[in-house]
Amino acid sequence: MTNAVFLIFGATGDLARRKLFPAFYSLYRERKLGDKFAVVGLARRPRSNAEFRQDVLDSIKEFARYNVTKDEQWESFAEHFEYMSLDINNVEGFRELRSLTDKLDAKFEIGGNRLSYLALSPELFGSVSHNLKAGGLQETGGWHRLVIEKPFGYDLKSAEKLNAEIRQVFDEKDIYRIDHYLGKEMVQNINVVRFANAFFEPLWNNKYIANIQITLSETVGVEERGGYYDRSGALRDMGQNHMLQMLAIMAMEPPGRMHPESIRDEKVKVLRSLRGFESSDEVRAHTVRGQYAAGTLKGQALPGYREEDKVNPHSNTETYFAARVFVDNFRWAGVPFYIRTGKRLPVKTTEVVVEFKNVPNNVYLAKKHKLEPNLLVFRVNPMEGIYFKMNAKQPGSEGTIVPVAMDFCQSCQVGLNTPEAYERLLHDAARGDSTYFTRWDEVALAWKYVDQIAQAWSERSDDLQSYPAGTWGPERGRKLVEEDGFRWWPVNGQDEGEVAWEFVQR
Ligand SMILES: NC(=O)C1=CN([C@@H]2O[C@H](COP(=O)(O)OP(=O)(O)OC[C@H]3O[C@@H](n4cnc5c(N)ncnc54)[C@H](OP(=O)(O)O)[C@@H]3O)[C@@H](O)[C@H]2O)C=CC1
Ligand SMILES: O=C1O[C@H](COP(=O)(O)O)[C@@H](O)[C@H](O)[C@H]1O
Repeated sequence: MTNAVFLIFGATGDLARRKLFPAFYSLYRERKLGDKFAVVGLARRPRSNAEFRQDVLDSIKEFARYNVTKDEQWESFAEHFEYMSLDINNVEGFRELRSLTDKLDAKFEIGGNRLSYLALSPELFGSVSHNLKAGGLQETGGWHRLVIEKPFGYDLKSAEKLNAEIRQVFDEKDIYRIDHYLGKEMVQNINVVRFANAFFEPLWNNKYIANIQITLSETVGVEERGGYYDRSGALRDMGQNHMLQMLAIMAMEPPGRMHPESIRDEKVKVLRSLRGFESSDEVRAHTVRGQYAAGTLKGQALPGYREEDKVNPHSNTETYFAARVFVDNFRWAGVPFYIRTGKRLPVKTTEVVVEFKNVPNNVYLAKKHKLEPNLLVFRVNPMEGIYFKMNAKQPGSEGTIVPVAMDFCQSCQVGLNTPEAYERLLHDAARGDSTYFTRWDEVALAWKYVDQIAQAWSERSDDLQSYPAGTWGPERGRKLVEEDGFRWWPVNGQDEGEVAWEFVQR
């Protein structure tokens, strides 16, 4: 049931404009919202309802999957949207909000359900929860859910404090912590591929898998978020959440059933099994950090990180990080998981590569064939799909062995208009399905792991390496994998070196 008054705190901000309003519109167009809903936009700056609806229309025109025109359908959608100017620190405003929501509840026959979406800076999360209660907004009958954006804290200590504040008002079951990577189609597909196919699960362990590589590369710099990013860095911005979540999904045991708590329990077990570090030197041996300098990307000259707006010109914040991670359990003992992410890298892509151990090469040894390892690749973004790389005879040759790809390209299917991550997550929260949201124990364990790295890095910064914008990060990122006798496999058809994979390029 999606009947609810949606309270969008931060309705004049970037996230609301780029992601949330377009998501509402797509859900409406696909009849997933029904008609018993209202959206109240909340922020300090003044806006009439008409101005707010115009903002919503503009954002949909710019960012939504569906085209919109000012027609009857738009009018019936727009009448569900109202705006109220509110300062989060002013409890009086919340009392007025209670009256407004009661009125909308009666108008659209909602039945008391409330979903508060905090598209705000995290410092304000505690005040909103407190004032929702103080303003009487938690006493309307129906359910009351809280959707919170990342970052969930800056480290374990601040995350605990934040959690304690919101838990004074909301039960854990009603808190939906967003990690938008969990809303991505292909991330959700990893479990299906693993648990709904006979041929992967038997091989999914240290007997057959040599290593797993997770790459989240971006071409963008910090854009207008320099103030936030300079305090955060790649480790906290992407590592603590998206990367460890993807690792957990790749490594988890099959859940008893596809129930939110069963899935989260399995992810928690993985996060609990992450091998910690004995010393700062050990952290440095298993991690790499870098910061982009001026460079060129697709022919465009780009400034270095320290020249970006709102960034400290002497900043030591990392814009790239890579790590060798071990999951110390029976299934994964000895298998390295290599994770890397960075801004101003040559391509925008999210991919997971599973490299299998080679078969014994006695059969083809005499012919001096070097067998390439089998790879299973999940393409999350921008292309969506899966491909499997295997060895086969080159047609017409005298038994020459070449790697070939079996390629399932989901995003190439004509007419497929896959929902955006925020759309799916908003719909899930409204339906009360928390499967693809992070539970507190997952968040806490991820911080515990990341804090060890951050602590070691804070002691000195001589290992922070610079890399030109438009390259694959610092040299040591490559070495991290080569030290173990492996290499980063090309992502999105792009390689770091001279080897190009024509057969995976479309
Ligand atoms: N933008 C993005 O792509 C992403 C953002 N996020 C997260 O989402 C959250 C929001 O980000 P973003 O939209 O970019 O931030 P913005 O700075 O663009 O927006 C912040 C919003 O908060 C409102 N606000 C600030 N202070 C108050 C206050 N005291 N009372 C009421 N409203 C207030 C602002 O409106 P006003 O000034 O009118 O009060 C504005 O609407 C952050 O936690 C961010 O980390 C996460 C992933 C991606
Ligand atoms: O959470 C974040 O994610 C984006 C990248 O998201 P994607 O869906 O475009 O891959 C990143 O740019 C941002 O820094 C980070 O906060």
